[in-house]
Amino acid sequence: MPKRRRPSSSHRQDFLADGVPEAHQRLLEHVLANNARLSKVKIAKLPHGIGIVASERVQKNEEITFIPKSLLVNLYDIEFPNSSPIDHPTKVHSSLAAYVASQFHAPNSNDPFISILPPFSSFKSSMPLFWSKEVLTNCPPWIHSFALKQQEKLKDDYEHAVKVHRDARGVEFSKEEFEWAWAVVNTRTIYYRPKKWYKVPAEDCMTMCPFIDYYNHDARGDESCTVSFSTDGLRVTTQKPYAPGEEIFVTYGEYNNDHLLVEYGFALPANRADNINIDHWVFSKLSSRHQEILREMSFNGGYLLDENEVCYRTMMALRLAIISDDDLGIGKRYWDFVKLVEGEMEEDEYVELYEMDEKMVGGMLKEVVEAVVKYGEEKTENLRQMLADEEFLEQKDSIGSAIERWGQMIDIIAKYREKNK
Ligand SMILES: C[S@@+](CC[C@H](N)C(=O)[O-])C[C@H]1O[C@@H](n2cnc3c(N)ncnc32)[C@H](O)[C@@H]1O
Repeated sequence: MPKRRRPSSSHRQDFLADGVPEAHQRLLEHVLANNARLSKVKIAKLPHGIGIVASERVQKNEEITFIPKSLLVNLYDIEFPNSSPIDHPTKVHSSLAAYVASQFHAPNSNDPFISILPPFSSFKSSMPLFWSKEVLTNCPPWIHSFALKQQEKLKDDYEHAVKVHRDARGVEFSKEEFEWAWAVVNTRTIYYRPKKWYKVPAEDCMTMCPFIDYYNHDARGDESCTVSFSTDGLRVTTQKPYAPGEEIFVTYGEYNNDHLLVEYGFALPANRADNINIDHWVFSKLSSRHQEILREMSFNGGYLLDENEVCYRTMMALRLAIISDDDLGIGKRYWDFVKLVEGEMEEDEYVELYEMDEKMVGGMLKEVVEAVVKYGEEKTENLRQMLADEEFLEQKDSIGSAIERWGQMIDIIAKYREKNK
């Protein structure tokens, strides 16, 4: 492919809105000099950070960004000692983080991609995995337990990176640099699986992609731009027209706000994919035997409530919950429940047969919903008190985010109750 001419400096300015720091200009020059195609877009400073806006009118189905393969950083760009990454799938998140962290210590380190990355302080305040124990214990339980899992993964990834990249290959980075880089990789990588990667496990198909990682998320998947990949690189295409100055979003996935908060450190004020995980409260209605049976049936956990309804999994868990431990494994009712799980009985038929039981399930569901609100109000009050306490002054952003999330959850429940009176 012929080399693209280096753009003139006025041309480069076309891709930067006013007020965007100088470091972003260097990144822009770097990608344009390396055959990226940018069309009708600008990097802009927005209330929620850096993002991309339309620089002129954009039509539906237009390619607005193309980043060639040579600019991507993934599995194939990180050296793995003594092995091919495909034959020995390795911890790509850990290795990418080691790669990013080590850039500080690389000779002539002045990587334009690294210089535009957010500072560690912004991840520390926005991502629950870096929040204090006091804040986490007052968060919604799903967020708390997910953040603990992430802390474990980060610890494992750090140990792996030290062994493989620092000790074996002499790559330099400190623990704090690694933690920052791990958060960078977590929030800025894109799923990339061109055809020839068919042997690579899905969780290893992550790529860093300069410029495309400027696009912010919107939950409206049918309106946000599509990001498609090929062996040549990654491409962003519009699905609707844009007016000049309008922010252009992609979608990171159909995620609720809990997921956005733990994985990306933000929640959307109006997220049409939002719902609440109510595992903590449903589990309190289940004996250990119930949970064991639900585990065997792959119905253990993942109980969700949105403003319209509770999910089928929740209904199944509560239907089992009203069968006492003594009746589990015996009697027609238990075996009809099994038939329902296995799809051998229609839900309507089950509901008709066990009308009284269904009333009990409804009552139990009401208790669950009440318990969520009560718990949420108590935790919110604790967080408010922390906010007023000088000791937690430095944590006011994380406390504020936790309060906000409880507020959104309690709102969802209010709407759910209104619709299910
Ligand atoms: C891939 S980066 C997008 C660019 C980023 N805004 C920046 O300043 O470099 C993802 C991060 O952007 C932020 N972000 C993305 N979409 C957002 C949104 N709709 N509202 C608020 N923050 C968002 C979150 O901090 C997220 O971790």
